[in-house]
Amino acid sequence: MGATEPDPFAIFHTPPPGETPGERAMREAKEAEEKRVSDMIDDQLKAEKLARKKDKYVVQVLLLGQSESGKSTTLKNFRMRYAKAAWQAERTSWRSVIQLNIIRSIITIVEVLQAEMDGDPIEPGTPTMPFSPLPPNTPLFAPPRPESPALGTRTHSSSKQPLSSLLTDKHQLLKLRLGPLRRVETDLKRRLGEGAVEEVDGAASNLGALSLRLELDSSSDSGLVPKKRKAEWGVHRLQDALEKGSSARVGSLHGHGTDDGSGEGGGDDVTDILASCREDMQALWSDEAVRVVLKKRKLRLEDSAGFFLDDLDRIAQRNYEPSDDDVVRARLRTLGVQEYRITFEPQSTAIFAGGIGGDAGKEWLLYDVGGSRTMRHAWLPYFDNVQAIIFLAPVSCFDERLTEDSKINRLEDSFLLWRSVCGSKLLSRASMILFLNKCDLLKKKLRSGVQVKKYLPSYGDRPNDASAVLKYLREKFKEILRQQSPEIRQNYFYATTVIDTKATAATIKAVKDSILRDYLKNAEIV
Ligand SMILES: Nc1nc2c(ncn2[C@@H]2O[C@H](COP(=O)(O)OP(=O)(O)OP(=O)(O)O)[C@@H](O)[C@H]2O)c(=O)[nH]1
Ligand SMILES: [Mg+2]
Repeated sequence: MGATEPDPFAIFHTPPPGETPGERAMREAKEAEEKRVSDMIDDQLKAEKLARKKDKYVVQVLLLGQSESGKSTTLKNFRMRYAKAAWQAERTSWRSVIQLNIIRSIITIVEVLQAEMDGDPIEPGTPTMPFSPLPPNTPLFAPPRPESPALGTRTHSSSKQPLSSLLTDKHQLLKLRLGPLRRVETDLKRRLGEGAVEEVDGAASNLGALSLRLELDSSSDSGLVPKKRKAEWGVHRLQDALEKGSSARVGSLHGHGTDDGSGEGGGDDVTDILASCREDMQALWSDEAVRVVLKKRKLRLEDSAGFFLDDLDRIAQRNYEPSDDDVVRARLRTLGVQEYRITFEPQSTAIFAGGIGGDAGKEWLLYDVGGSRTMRHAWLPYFDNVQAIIFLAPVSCFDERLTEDSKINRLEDSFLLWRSVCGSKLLSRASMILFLNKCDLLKKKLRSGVQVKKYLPSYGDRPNDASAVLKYLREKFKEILRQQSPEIRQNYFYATTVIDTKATAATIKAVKDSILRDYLKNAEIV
């Protein structure tokens, strides 16, 4: 770790403008706690760093980007293609996460209906605050627009008209019948680990944001959490956590359950309950009045992380087995830093490795990190000796706020983060690979009439279509790279939709080949 390098992420801790004394006290208390945790793990990080003595033939790649940018999804694409055995072994275990994603969506709908029936006012969103300052000469953003929601979040509505008259006994009944899902949710979250929490910040309630601290093995854990708490969790590997979740039994709900994990059709209690609720869930999701209420409250579940309600017929079944695509779309928030090892087949690296030995570039370590603001300080120790950064910047989010800090525009955050990463001395020789991600959602949003220039005044009168927006953003990111790079380094830009595994396969292969080529070129120089 470059102990002498100033923290490039310090900018994320500058006090927001117009902070009240109360807000300041809360922020300082939060920061003090974070520092305490950070100090506690510092020794552990150093020990880990020594332990994972760098093998000069191991290619290290870091996935960076804000939360929900698609880092873990990109990693899944890598593993699906290049670590097939481990991927297949793990696939079934994702069932519990997908089930929890579904349950969260249903509970959210039920809560919204209840609020509508009770005549609750629509949450007013966060107060209008100026964005955190962008560096000079980058006047990209308009002031935040209160009506711009993060996907899948509740925000303002111009209409205050209650729609409760649309909601009838049928909805009350559905709500009652779906009641058991709450218990299932609690149980699943408990079994998946103490870290399975939703992140909510004011109006930015992230509906699909399940959070689980994944410790793949003791040597890869960055240790954001005090050791004594880790013992409480008892979760040491992703596989363990997922398996615990998928054998979840909800004992008190059904008298017929046994403890051996086998239920009707080879399922478990969670699977049974979900299957028995299938028709009610479908009735709820397809109900016209429900759609009207969701629209009124600007809740775009179908664009949110971990959305599976259109697949209930297939998924809420006793014999459900997740497909590759299901696993890729499943949402499980990453906390800390996860390490994945991929060993490439000799033939896939040999064409490049001719000059310096057949094994060069065969072993890769991919690091997936938690992207929320509070987790970024854990990244720095992993910057050392990194061959390439794959940076995920979601391009559909120009009108959205961060979940963890609803004052901050997501695209602005991506630019700031990219700037910090590009300017890091430790990464000065790393290849920079940028994924302009979530192109599908960008196209959808633009088709629905959202105007980019309202959020980015500097966009001007360019066409409001995806290719023009991508070209514009690509230039902005390139410009930052040029300004911030201490030395000229390799860089590659891709427009991606990483949940589209077919399209992403070609990108992943191109990325793999270019990382390897650059790595071997550097190795020859050394
Ligand atoms: N529609 C769409 N959804 C995407 C795309 N990329 C990722 N997602 C979804 O967005 C959600 C968040 O993706 P993740 O890969 O978990 O995000 P992350 O960057 O790892 O987030 P953290 O772990 O919180 O840092 C998941 O439900 C993905 O399926 C995309 O290109 N299009
Ligand atoms: Mg992740």
